[in-house]
Order: sequence, then C-alpha cells, then structure tokens
Amino acid sequence: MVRIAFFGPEGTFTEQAARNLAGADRLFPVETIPAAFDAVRSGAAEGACVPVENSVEGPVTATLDSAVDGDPLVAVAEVLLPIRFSVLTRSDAPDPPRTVASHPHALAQVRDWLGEHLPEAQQLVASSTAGAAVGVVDGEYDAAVVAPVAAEHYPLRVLATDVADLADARTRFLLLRKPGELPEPTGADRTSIVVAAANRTGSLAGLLAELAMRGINLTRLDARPVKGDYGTYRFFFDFEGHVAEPRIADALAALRRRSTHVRFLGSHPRADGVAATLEAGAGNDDFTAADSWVEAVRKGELA
Ligand SMILES: O=C(O)C(=O)C[C@]1(C(=O)O)C=C[C@@H](O)C=C1
Repeated sequence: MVRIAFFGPEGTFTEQAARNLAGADRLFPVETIPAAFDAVRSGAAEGACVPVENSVEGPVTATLDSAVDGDPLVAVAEVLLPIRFSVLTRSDAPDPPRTVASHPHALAQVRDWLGEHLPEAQQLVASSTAGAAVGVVDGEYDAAVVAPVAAEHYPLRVLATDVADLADARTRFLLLRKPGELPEPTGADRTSIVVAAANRTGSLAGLLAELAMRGINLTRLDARPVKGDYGTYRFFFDFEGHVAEPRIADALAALRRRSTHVRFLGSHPRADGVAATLEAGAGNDDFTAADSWVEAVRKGELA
C-alpha cells in the first residue's frame, strides 16, 4: 500500500492536512520534518506531508532546509488549513498551569491570548503541537496549545477552544514525492524553486527581473543561510504558473542561466484556486508565437 509520512505525532495540524491530501488509511507519523523527507528519500514512504508556510509566523524553516539537504523531492499538491487552537491540560496539573508548551509557530499565534489568560505560565517549545500534548500526558508540561483534533487522541482536559490572536490565520502544507510525473497544469498553479546566486551586486535583483519581465507574479520569497558558509544565502521563490507553460519554462531557463544552482521543488495546483495573473504580451500564446516567429526568421521565411 502507498504510505504517506506526516509530521506528527498523531493529532498535529499536519495530520489533518495529510488526511485532506491523501485520505486517512495510509498515513503514519514521524517525529520531525527532516524525518518526513527522509521517509520518502529512503523509500519507507511514497509521500510526505509537511507544513511550509504560516500566515502569521512565516516560513517553516525546517521544511525549507530539508528541501535542499539530500536528494530532490517535489511538491505535487498543497492544502491550506485555517488555524485555531485548543488548550489542553492534565486533570491533576496545577490550576492555572505553570508551564504551557507548543510548536514555536503555534506559540507565536497565541501570544496575546496567553498574555491575557495565562500570564504567569512559562512558555516552552515542543517538537509540534501534538508533541506538546504528549509532554502534558507525560507530566513534562502542565498545558499544551494544540490542534482541536488532539483532544481526541490524548486523555487531557480541554481548558479552552477556538483560541487565535488573528481570526484568519492559515498554514499551507505540501504533499511531497520523489521527482516523476508532474500534476497537470490547471491555470491556477504554483511553482517552487530554490536558487543559489553569486554573492555580488544586483544578483538577486537580476533573478527577480527575469520573473518581472515575463509578467510572473511572485507569491513568496524567503532567504535561508547556506550552512557553513557565513553570509551566503539561498533564495526560495514561489510564483504563479506551471513548468509545463511556455512562459514559466522560459523564466526557469533564464533563472538557471543567471544562478550558480537551481533546484526545482514542484509545480502543482494552488489550494486557494487563484488563477495566474497574465500580463499583456506575456501569455503562453505570446511566448509560443514569438518562438515561431524567431524560427521563421532563422529559416529565412520572413524578411
Ligand atoms: O505542530 C503542528 O501541529 C504542526 O502541524 C506544525 C504547525 C506549523 O509548522 O506551523 C502547523 C500549523 C500551525 O500553524 C502550528 C504548527
């Protein structure tokens, strides 16, 4: 059976995302995001589900770093989950709790709520939201900030539900596989790459210009340090469009020329279904027609 690893343990938001992307029957939890990537690279899983970006706290850096270290994997699907938390505690824990734990992204999304409702509680970082729930069960922490579904997995008391400082917080999750057949383009797609550019004036501006000149709308840009090479960065670009489109292929070739290394991280349908913006003169037909014209000139068919 095709097995899908997810960033666990059971009861994370990532498990919810994996259920949406791949169904419930063939999922198994792994403790860390690098372990989810490794499960696919080693063949222990056919796919992996990991968080990539949160609307409040930004990129999930473990996912970005795992995408460059090791054999290439590609994202073939994504899902966006609205994020609202529950707070769980043990029935014999101090009331109010003296410690509250969660994933750093979760703590960042409930900072105001904790300041108002549990101002004395020490905030501790756990491997994931559900990892914090396990820590509460084990007596390591008094309370955990978790996904609502975690209350079904762990024998804990619900202290609060529907907790969120920002009502429309969302996290985007990816389904990763080994490179192979790509999903079909839909007109509402996202392409992801990571680029290493030379450390000289204007090199990032040059990469961005290649996208801008082709009317390609960027949806995310993150920089991550190259480990062991202080002051050097890799750039993660997400942009509208699919590598199967002539305009995107043309841009990728240009980025390849301008950078020291490019890794393709996938082209797949956007979860929000937002169609790509197409600038006048920069549609796929325009690129195809322009290529045909150059071909004709080369053959001496046009003056
Ligand atoms: O800890 C979890 O439950 C996760 O799935 C990770 C994660 C994240 O990385 O942002 C996912 C969604 C929430 O924003 C908080 C934590």
